[in-house]
Amino acid sequence: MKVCILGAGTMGAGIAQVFAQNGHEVVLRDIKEEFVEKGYSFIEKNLARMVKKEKITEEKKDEILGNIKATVDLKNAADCDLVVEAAVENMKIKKEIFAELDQVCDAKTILASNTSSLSITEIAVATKRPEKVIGMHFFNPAPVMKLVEIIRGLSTSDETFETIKELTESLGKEGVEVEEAPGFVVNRILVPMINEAVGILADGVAGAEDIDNAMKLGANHPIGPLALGDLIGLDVCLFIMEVLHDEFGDPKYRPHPLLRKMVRGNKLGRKSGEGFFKY
Ligand SMILES: CC(=O)CC(=O)SCCNC(=O)CCNC(=O)[C@H](O)C(C)(C)COP(=O)(O)OP(=O)(O)OC[C@H]1O[C@@H](n2cnc3c(N)ncnc32)[C@H](O)[C@@H]1OP(=O)(O)O
Ligand SMILES: NC(=O)C1=CN([C@@H]2O[C@H](COP(=O)(O)OP(=O)(O)OC[C@H]3O[C@@H](n4cnc5c(N)ncnc54)[C@H](O)[C@@H]3O)[C@@H](O)[C@H]2O)C=CC1
Repeated sequence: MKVCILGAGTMGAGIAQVFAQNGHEVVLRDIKEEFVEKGYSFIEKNLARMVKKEKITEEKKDEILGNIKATVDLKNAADCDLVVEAAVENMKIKKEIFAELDQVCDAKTILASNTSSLSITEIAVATKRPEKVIGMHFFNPAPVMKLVEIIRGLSTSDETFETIKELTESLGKEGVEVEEAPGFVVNRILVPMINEAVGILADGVAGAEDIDNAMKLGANHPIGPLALGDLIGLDVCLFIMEVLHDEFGDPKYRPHPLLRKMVRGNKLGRKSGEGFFKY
């Protein structure tokens, strides 16, 4: 299959790696050369670590990298069977991207979004092929996490759904079928938990390390909520809280002012080198 991944950031690079490792031809596209290069070198580093751990050979690494074409030119998406959009979590931008994809791509192309929280139905109406638009929500880090939430919009066809479900399984992932709802399943639980941890920190109940240790040792989480916020990206966490808050209109989803402050100060977590912890 030929797959285009739009956005070479935290998720786009990981998703591109997953497809390339499974033998698919991948076009990795971002809006600037420097972003494309950053995403590609992230994949190179991941694969080099796998070689060091003797999980794959040097030849396999080269073969996987050979499956990836990194580009800024959207025309490379034209003959793809599938596009997975992993650009910023913003409805206006996603609609612009999908409208453009609808013009550029072949009629056969399925257009999927890796959105964390937004309406697939609304994204789909930016195209003339809403039956071929679907949510394919990977989890971070994409090469490691087993789950993909597969989200139907109002007009997503059964054929599109079945194609994506089979593809998900062929990638070694497990797909769960999710009806469209803000934040779907995982993020409606996980991101308010992170927001609550930010509130606990702001209230001075405990320090960042103690909050994280408490949840690791007391709830058996692999990493604490603040480190998880840093892994996801605090800007992404804020976008998701804003969607939950706006869509449900329930004050329990209010983004904590400290979360906003961190994003305003460009302390976004791992991707900016500092969030609640330093990297
Ligand atoms: C916001 C959204 O829309 C949805 C989301 O994604 S929410 C976030 C969901 N993700 C989580 O909850 C992650 C929680 N954290 C974890 O599961 C673990 O901390 C972790 C898997 C990320 C790292 O595991 P760890 O044991 O702490 O560290 P580490 O030993 O370095 O890594 C474990 C494995 O993952 C691999 N790994 C870690 N980070 C990786 C990355 N970014 N890319 C690829 N592989 C990675 C490591 O190479 C290692 O592989 P092996 O076991 O094969 O050697
Ligand atoms: N960070 C996470 O843990 C997860 C994020 N997501 C979702 O995945 C999407 C991407 O998130 P991240 O990778 O974290 O963001 P990021 O900020 O790391 O990367 C986004 C990338 O998209 C690029 N981009 C912006 N407009 C574009 C366009 N028109 N075409 C191509 N690329 C474009 C940006 O230049 C940037 O490199 C968001 O919708 C987010 O909600 C989903 C699962 C987990």
